Amino acid sequence: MTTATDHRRTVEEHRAAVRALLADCSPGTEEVPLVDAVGRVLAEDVTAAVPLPVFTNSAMDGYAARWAEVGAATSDRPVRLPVAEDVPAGRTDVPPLDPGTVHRIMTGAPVPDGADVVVPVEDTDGSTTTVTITASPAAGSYLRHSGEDIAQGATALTAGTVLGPAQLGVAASVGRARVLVRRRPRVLVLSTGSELVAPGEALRPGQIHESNSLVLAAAVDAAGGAARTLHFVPDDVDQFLTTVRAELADADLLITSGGVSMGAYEVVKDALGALGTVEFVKVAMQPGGPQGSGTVDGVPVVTLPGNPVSSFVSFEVFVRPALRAALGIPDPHRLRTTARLTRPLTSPPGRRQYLRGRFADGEVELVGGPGSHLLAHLARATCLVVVPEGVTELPAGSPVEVLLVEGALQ
Ligand SMILES: Nc1nc2c(c(=O)[nH]1)N[C@H]1C(S)=C(S)[C@@H](COP(=O)(O)OP(=O)(O)OC[C@H]3O[C@@H](n4cnc5c(N)ncnc54)[C@H](O)[C@@H]3O)O[C@H]1N2
Ligand code: MOO
Repeated sequence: MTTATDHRRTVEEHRAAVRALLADCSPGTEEVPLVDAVGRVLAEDVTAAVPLPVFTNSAMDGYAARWAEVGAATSDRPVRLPVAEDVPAGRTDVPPLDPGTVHRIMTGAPVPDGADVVVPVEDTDGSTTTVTITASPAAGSYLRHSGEDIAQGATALTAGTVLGPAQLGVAASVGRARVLVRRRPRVLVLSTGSELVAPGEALRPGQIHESNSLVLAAAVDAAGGAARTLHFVPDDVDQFLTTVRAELADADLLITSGGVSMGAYEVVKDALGALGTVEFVKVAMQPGGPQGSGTVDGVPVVTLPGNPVSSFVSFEVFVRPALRAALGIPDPHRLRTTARLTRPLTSPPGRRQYLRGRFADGEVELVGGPGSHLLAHLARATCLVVVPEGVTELPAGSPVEVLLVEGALQ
């Protein structure tokens, strides 16, 4: 019989084990249209075929001028100059600016050779024939210079970049219609438990709605994987193994939830433990004590505890960074910072505790208690509050490390 005083793996030891296990679970690369690339991980460096801005252009609607001719303009001593050309954005044949003239120009239009300032239309009478300029900005104002954002031939995006909105914008701006990305690891999410019924189904006494597979599948997809879920109501260990093996044929990773603690009906532990290729351990953390990792038929498997908050936190701490590292993301971890506690807390000795909190303005307010069944409280959190193993109490105002998981929870 194991007891609470048994040796426990540290969080770092188990994190390293899961990371090593998942190191090769990324199944290669594929080329996708940019419109389908959101959230994907780049598998190539994207070189800027054109500079950004592509050409020197105007930052304002106004008049392209020579500063030597307009720089002294005031309302008392306005400058009047003929408007030689009209340059809307998209004009491709902009003639140079002759001395003693201006071009009316729109935001984003090419600045003519010879111009070194743009006078905003607000500082003029807006004429299209002879403009009266009543103020001038500083020399060089409102010019957006070619290549000031990125030089032609430079690396615009590096392999390992996650393509969010801004990165997709960069790829599009340098002219890429398609990009090479990492294939998404196919992750089979398997929840077990005889008490679980699908959401939407009526509950009989003793039953609850199955939620972990939804949580984990969403977390897998957000981390860069492609999840497929399966809820298995175990009859016996052999049937469980047969089902798992059949489903593993097209999976790069198996994540299970539930069935790993000390009870009499722990189907995951009983079935996978008997194979000899999956190790079940206790980790010095709360929630998320009972963990397991190994392989089934050569496919990596990570077993997460069934309590809903435990399963989410375990995914965050162990699986997400390993999955993202396997995808080639240079820093696979969440952003973290230090915040002051708004109220005191206690923590069990010898366990790293991951409490739920809301972070704002350098402070963190705890959300709910430490119970690993408090899923609704988790859903209100924006961060995980990390209390080190050796700390059993902290007064209000203490600095604590927080992991900013907001994107995963909102
Ligand atoms: N004697 C001991 N009992 C327990 C220990 C222990 O060390 N000794 N550890 C506790 C801890 S910590 C955790 S965490 C759980 C882990 O148990 P399992 O992984 O075996 O999970 P289950 O028993 O199957 O379920 C736990 C709990 O979570 C609910 N659950 C499970 N799966 C889902 C799901 N897919 N959707 C929604 N809810 C789910 C389940 O109904 C239980 O309430 O063990 C403790 N016990
Ligand atoms: O670790 Mo259990 O995962 O505390 O609820």
